Amino acid sequence: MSRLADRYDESDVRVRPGRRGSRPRTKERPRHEDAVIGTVITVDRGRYTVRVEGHLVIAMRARELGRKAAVVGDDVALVGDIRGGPDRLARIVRIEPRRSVLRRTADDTDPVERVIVANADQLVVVTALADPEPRPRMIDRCLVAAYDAGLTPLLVLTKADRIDPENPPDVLDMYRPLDVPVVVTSFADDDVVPDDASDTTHLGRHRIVGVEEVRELLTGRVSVLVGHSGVGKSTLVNALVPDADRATGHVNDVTGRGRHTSTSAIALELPVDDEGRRGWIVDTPGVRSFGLAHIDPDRIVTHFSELAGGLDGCPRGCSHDEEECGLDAWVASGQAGPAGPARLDSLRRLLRARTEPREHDRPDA
Ligand SMILES: Nc1nc2c(ncn2[C@@H]2O[C@H](COP(=O)(O)OP(=O)(O)OP(=O)(O)O)[C@@H](O)[C@H]2O)c(=O)[nH]1
Ligand SMILES: [Zn+2]
Repeated sequence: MSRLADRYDESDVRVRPGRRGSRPRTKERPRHEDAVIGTVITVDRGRYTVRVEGHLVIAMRARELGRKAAVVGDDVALVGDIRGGPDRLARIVRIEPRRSVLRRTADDTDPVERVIVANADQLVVVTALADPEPRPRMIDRCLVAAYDAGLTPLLVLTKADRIDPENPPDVLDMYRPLDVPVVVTSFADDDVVPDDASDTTHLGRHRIVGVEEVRELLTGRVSVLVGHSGVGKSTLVNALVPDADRATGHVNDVTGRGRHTSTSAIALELPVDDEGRRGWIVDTPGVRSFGLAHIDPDRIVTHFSELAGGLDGCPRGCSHDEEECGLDAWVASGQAGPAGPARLDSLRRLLRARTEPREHDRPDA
């Protein structure tokens, strides 16, 4: 399990006093043997909030990092003042090897595909079943990004109470052949909180059916939550982490930079459960799409274990979406089992998501 999930030993976000003197404050040794390891919780205007042994430290990059930048979820080595607080700055001298990276797509404002979260285990795609309508292509893109990054996908379908019974969405059927775990959530019948989007003080007081199922799947993991505006992601985050606002508020106290308004991802710890199990969610405001340009189709196929055996019949460099593709014969021979044809269709739909235009997935489109 990642450091984020197993290292932190206090659920309360606070600056622990008396750090001074707990570590020799001698001049740095060349290789920073005295560095301490922490985990990046959020990034705001070049300032990194890093959790070190249960307290928060503000850090900046040391010159020797060169062009390398740490991201949320990174384990980093810190030197300097690690006591935390607005005027106390540590320096990041090293980024530890990453176990996974999730990339955001380049867009008009930023032409570079950037890593947004490191070391996550799971990608939680939050989509409303109604209001707004589900966007299957956006879900497909998320799944491809998850598979490529080595993250386990989880689909959370919200607002089941808003489904038009005359016209139910077909997303549930679409994802069944993919074996992606799905949790359906809704407001409880007895949820009495006025549903007024402008009144954010009520966020998190909603009773959401299915939230405990989601929590169970988040336990012991670092999960990145993505979803378009209005799908209910904040409502879900507030139900899972009742003091989410407080946690981001603490980050601001520590950075001394006012409200957390940056578009950076932020890692929030789930309340420790009865069995002492931990988990983290990484909320990603403003993340609309993922970098799929460099994805190797074979990497996606490896997530379809019953199809992977057919790769031997493919021509070199097969796109797996062409006439010569060996997967068709493999499936036709029955070696992929009875679900083979549906699985191959789903695989191809995902592979096409890499190259299809994304206009309709954009929130402003
Ligand atoms: N009926 C119903 N409404 C929901 C449910 N979940 C969230 N909502 C409502 O949907 C609206 C949008 O929810 P938010 O949590 O703000 O959505 P978001 O995805 O965080 O969107 P942004 O804040 O724009 O990023 C709010 O009015 C919520 O109260 C649900 O399960 N059922
Ligand atoms: Zn092929």
